[in-house]
Amino acid sequence: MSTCVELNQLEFSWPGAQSPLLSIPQLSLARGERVLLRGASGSGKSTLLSLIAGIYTTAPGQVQVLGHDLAKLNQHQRDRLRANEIGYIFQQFNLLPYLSAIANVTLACQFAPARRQRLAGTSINASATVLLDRLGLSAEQQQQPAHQLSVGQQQRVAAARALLGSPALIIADEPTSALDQAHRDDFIQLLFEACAEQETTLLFVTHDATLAPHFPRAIELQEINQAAAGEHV
Ligand SMILES: Nc1ncnc2c1ncn2[C@@H]1O[C@H](COP(=O)(O)OP(=O)(O)OP(=O)(O)O)[C@@H](O)[C@H]1O
Repeated sequence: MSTCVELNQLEFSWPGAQSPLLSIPQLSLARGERVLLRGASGSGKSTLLSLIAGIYTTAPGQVQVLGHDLAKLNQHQRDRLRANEIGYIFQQFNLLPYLSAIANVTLACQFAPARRQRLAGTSINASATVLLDRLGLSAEQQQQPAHQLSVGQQQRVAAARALLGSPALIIADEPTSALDQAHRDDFIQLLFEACAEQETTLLFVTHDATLAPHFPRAIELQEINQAAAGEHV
């Protein structure tokens, strides 16, 4: 099975901090894997996601995404890799409130030529409609401005935006924190199905330990992060 994300000897400290926040000897995520990463509030989950997405770079240590060593790419190459290969579902969704649901979704492909290419001749709009249908938004809801949608509907729009154009990796940062249990389980199921159809790797981050049984693989950040135990790589 090929590798989607590989971390080696990763170490990260915020400027001015007394000790590293993250010190991870090794972690790899295979293509198509569904992985839950759990950790307490403030343990460094979002920081780790930003390192994997190439928003921050790390030294020493190595973060590879689809075989690319992020530290060896320049800013433009990292931005392009992120746009083409990483779909990010943010905790607060980050939708543009006055744009329609469908316009929020199609925006994802405007600056991502590889994602557009993977739509294989289908228009961006038609592909976004298929995904939103699949995620349970009615035709009417798809045309509504994002701010008029319920939290659960906005969450589905954010998921469709991340999935459109089949990026290799979906990073989901606490995407179910605003949902009740029934909607939460439903949402995770939909996300799994969409990822399986596209052979997408899913890295799903939460502080909620009760979600672990849903996932084939669950990782506790404090077990892979030696900085949490006061050790260094
Ligand atoms: N831009 C920043 N500059 C300095 N320190 C930061 C910055 N962002 C986060 N931190 C610190 O890094 C630590 C980890 O933060 P992070 O957001 O990665 O944790 P988290 O596990 O995602 O938390 P939560 O579950 O509450 O979202 C915290 O102590 C935080 O104060």
